[in-house]
Amino acid sequence: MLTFIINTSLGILAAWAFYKTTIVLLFPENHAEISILELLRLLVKGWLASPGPSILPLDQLSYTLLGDARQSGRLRGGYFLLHTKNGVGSDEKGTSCILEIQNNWRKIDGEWYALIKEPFVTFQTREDGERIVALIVRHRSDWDAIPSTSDLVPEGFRVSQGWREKGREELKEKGNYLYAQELYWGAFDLYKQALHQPVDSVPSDLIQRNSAQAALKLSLRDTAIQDATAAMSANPSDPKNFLKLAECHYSARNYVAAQTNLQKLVTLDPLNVKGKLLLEKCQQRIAETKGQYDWVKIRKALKTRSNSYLDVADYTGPVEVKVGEFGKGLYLTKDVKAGDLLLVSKALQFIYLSDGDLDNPKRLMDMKLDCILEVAERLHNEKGLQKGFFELWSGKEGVEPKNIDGTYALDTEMIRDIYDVNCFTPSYYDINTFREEPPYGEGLWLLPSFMNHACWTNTRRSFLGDVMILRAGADMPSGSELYTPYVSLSIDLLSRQTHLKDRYGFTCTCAYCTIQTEESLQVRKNRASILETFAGMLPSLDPEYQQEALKECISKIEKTYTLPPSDFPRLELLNVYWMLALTYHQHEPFEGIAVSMNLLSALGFEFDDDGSMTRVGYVDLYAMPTMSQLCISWAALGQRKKAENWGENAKIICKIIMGEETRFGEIYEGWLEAARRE
Ligand SMILES: C[S@@+](CC[C@H](N)C(=O)[O-])C[C@H]1O[C@@H](n2cnc3c(N)ncnc32)[C@H](O)[C@@H]1O
Repeated sequence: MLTFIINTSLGILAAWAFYKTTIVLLFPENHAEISILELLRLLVKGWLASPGPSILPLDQLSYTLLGDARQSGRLRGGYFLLHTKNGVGSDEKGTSCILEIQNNWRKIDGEWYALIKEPFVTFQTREDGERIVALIVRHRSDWDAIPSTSDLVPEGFRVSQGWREKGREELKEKGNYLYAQELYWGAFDLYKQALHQPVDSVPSDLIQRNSAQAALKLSLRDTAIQDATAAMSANPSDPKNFLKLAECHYSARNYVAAQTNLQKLVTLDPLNVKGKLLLEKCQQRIAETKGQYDWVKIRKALKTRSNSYLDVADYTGPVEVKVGEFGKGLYLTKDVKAGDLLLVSKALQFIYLSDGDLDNPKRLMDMKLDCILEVAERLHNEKGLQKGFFELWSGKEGVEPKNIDGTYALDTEMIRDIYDVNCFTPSYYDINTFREEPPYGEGLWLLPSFMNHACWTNTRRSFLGDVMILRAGADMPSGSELYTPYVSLSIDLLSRQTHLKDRYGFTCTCAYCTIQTEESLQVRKNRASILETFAGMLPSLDPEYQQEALKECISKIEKTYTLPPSDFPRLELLNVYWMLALTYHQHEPFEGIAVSMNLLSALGFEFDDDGSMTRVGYVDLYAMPTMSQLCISWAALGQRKKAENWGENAKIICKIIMGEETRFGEIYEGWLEAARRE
């Protein structure tokens, strides 16, 4: 279902943009009456014009009054400055229009000043002459909410809003009141106004600190850091200023900067509890950036699978981005062993889906698009993320991301295209059922997005909440390219190739695809027909004959393979081996052990006589319960050494499949304990 949504056509996107549009219709006091039909027509017209984002620096655009715009269409070379309320904008001359900000995920509460660059302008002809009725903005960098105190707002315009008349104390108190009402933009603006007043009994650093806090609530992390830095510079003897600055840095994931400020805070105020707690968290995050994760703690922080945004730092292991055969890709910078940690990456943006959403295409589309808009919003608010994000653009049709005024033009279509090619839908492995649960969300992770695809891959990604963990799926030398599957190997060759071609524009040439493509159609058909025959007859057989049937099925299918399992893992056979092993394990443990070993051999795994793993094969989900079963069986037979070896093997596979093995470790200890008692 998700895949279908991901392949969204322009038509669907247009429908979505329309759906997301904030339509504000009648505001007689602002002279912006317009019929719904007329607005629809204008919007469609605006959509069809499909202007890209403004790419001129602001100092090359000219300040324009609404009354001076003469033509419907894109306003080239100009920008508007509007005081806006409830979707209606007025310029300094009092002329008003509907301000139509498309692709806007967040609402800005109350009244605000909007800087609108090169919007699409629409006119309506009325008896009293033609006039502007709407400004349509589609790209995040084409509009900004600016404080009323900004130098861009003409003096007379500000005065007319009456911000000058009030003193610091009154403005700050009003700001605090709005903050308590969760009207953060209004509060932020009032703090800025307060700062413009002559210094009185209210010190500047207090107001700047409040302003930083309001900016944090608005996710304006860059602004929050600027304001908190100003507060700290204004009064470096107040511990609160160091705490606020540390909180702002922590929120922007600048853990070292946060730690530096907290250390200063602790020197000034050794008993500051909040500061000490945050310092502890900072130290954990900094350890995480070195690959030291407290998985038990992280697991506990996962409230439920479907709503956790974890507070975890990224780890970049022995990997680097380089250009290779398939464009940019991720490569190893040193030798690794199967199970080694390569990356831990928190999603730039992630949206959880609930069970009901999976059957609701409209809801799915809505959430995907919310995610895209949130990406745009984050890129706008945190400029430091922009470069990494736009590096994911693969230069389609010679179009390149544009950097102007120190910020990238946030082209909605480009962001959507990048998202579409790079988003992941995680699934979560359930250690109790040994199954992977269906996707519970969708999001964007930056560094992992550089991985190219292979159906038979050498890494495995797993998820804890919105955090992706990437581990080596095999022993690999330095310089190896790391691959991740964009589509599951459990899907047949044709469907895989069609999906990859349709969605990503390439034909996979990985080892598995090459072998499958070279196999004759007759062999593939033969294998499928044997499986089908046995699957059909198995349920009707008495249990005593089922074992024989399963063995016969395995033997027949094994004969269809010419290459060894290390080159061509027998994925089709896993289910059959698993069923056969289950029939033995309880009453004939040695037979069960032999079949389980055969299953692992069919995946290309190799072991010594004591069960130590000498070669990691294809890491399929079946490997995990099979190794666990071998551990339990040997424990039950009193063979502690073998049980331990199989437990260790299972731990490695668990790490690869689940990202971490602490939960398995707890369960496994229980098995060994039980074996000791027997
Ligand atoms: C998520 S990006 C991977 C990074 C990309 N190579 C780049 O330069 O930005 C996916 C794109 O990489 C390319 N790609 C990935 N795997 C490939 C493969 N196995 N064969 C050919 N092209 C591949 C395709 O163009 C695909 O749309």
